[in-house]
Amino acid sequence: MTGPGQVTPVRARAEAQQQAAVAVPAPAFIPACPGAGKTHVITSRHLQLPRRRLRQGRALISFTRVARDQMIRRCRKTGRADLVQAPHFIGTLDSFLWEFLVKPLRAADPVPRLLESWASIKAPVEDVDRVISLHRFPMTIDPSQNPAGEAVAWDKLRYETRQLIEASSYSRRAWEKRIFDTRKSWCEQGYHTGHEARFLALWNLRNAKAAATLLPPLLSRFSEVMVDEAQDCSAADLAILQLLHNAGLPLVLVGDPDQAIYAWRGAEPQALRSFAAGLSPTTHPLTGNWRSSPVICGLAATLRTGQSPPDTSVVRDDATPVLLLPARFAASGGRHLHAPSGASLFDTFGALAKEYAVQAQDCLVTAFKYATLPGINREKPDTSAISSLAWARTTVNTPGVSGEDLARACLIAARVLFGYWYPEQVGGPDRISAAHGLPANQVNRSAFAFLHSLPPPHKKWGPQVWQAMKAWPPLPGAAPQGKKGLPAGVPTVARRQVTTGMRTNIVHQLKGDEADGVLLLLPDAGSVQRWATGDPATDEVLRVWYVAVTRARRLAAIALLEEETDALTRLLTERQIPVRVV
Ligand SMILES: Nc1ncnc2c1ncn2[C@@H]1O[C@H](COP(=O)(O)OP(=O)(O)OP(=O)(O)O)[C@@H](O)[C@H]1O
Repeated sequence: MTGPGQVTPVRARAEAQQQAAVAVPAPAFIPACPGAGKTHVITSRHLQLPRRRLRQGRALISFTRVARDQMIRRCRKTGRADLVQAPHFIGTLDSFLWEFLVKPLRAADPVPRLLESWASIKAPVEDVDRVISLHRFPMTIDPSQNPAGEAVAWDKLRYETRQLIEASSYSRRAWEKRIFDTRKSWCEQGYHTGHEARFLALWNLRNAKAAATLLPPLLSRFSEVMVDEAQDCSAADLAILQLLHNAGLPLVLVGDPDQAIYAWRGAEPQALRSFAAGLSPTTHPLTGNWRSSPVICGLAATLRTGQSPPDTSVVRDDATPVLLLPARFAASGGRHLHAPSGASLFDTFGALAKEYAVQAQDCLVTAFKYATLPGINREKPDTSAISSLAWARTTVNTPGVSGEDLARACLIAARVLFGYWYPEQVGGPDRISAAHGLPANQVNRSAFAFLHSLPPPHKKWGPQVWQAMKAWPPLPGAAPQGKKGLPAGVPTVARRQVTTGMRTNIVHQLKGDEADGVLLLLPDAGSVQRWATGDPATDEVLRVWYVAVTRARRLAAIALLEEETDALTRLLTERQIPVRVV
């Protein structure tokens, strides 16, 4: 392995590319391969003070809170806490649109609020023959129309919701009307999600009077707006960015079209390429991969559009082969077997990784769907109130859970208690707390203690929860009305966890993540056929696998159906990728 301080020609070139990307004037597009050091480039650029005017700032926009927090941490680590404060802005695209293009034109009363999702509040779609929460209906925006078209993405409903709708005697049109009416009534109470923020931002920018109010403060505040992971921009996002670019806001987009894995949200690799071409005639690509070994760069190239050559591995020269593990997959969950030995697939992978000096705690196990993975203790977004509460109860009793999960658990408990204590009041716990003058720490303490008072969830948990709710000391202003707010039904109790000692997550949650060893599970028949003949430009599943394997630093392993192993071995060997079938 090349020493970290040693400057090889490959490293010198990769550093020169990074420096060019740090210095390029806006507007610009910086296409970056996996592991190119995008975060390094973006924060380095930010650490150089905005040069235009003294009081101008820079906006650093990402798509996830995790990416936002990483940028904030890097600025703080370099001793530049000032760069995370105004006039700068570091946040998600949703919050940027909301702060600068929507909120300034909303009425101050009711207080306008941006929610992470409709799941954060009680927002049932009612007056149809079944009650379904608003957040279960994903929506799309078509920016090619003016005003932009909005529709329910019927083909993107989750299985449970689809079942409910199919069994309903109401037509989709009737449902759509109720869905939009419900949404409208929540917007009138001040609540919005990222979807509404986009719709309204587009509306405002297309309206001359609104744009004349919003744009001057934006242009004078920011000398530059940088968008990370730009491949995740939907058509509506690109339409908004186009209007901002036309208005003279200097944009820098950084992204990897090959990692576009949000096509269902309207992100298409080609749309970004066309948009970028209009920003600037020249690009400043980053083609050095600082993360992965040459073997992994080669493996990734087999999953990429246009047969482009593998990226250059900058700091590694180890030749650990790609491991192929013939597997027998269980129908769901994590009880998959290593076919040749009949042992647990994860134990087998763990032992193999050790042979290459990679420890289990430095490995990631990933797949397209949660159902393929060993039990992940997570709150499912679509779940019933009683199942959410069961998740929250389990979470507060699990040692070592993240602060974020604890906060979410408290919020769920507060939502359930408030539903009972304040049945007449709409809105999330924050709004109800404000209405009753309840301090946040008092609410949290009560919610946390309530969760701890509950017995472990089981099939007949509901009545016990009900007893506990009735007995729990109410907060000021509580006015329960009989059984209103009772979280009904049987909780879905998580299966017993299969512990692998490895981090486990679906690929969509691994953006920007990395690990020494990565095991990708391909349980579906026809996966190798897809790998061999599919076109990554149009087949998002191939791009998802691409994101998965490019998380690996030294060891990439693929578990696949026994009968497909030979075909994948042949395919990779033909492309000169060293393979070990175990
Ligand atoms: N100039 C550099 N010197 C040393 N290490 C670097 C440099 N640039 C990047 N790295 C390292 O390379 C790895 C990948 O960087 P980073 O996570 O920023 O990649 P990325 O471009 O966001 O990749 P991806 O899009 O695949 O998530 C990190 O471990 C980072 O510390």
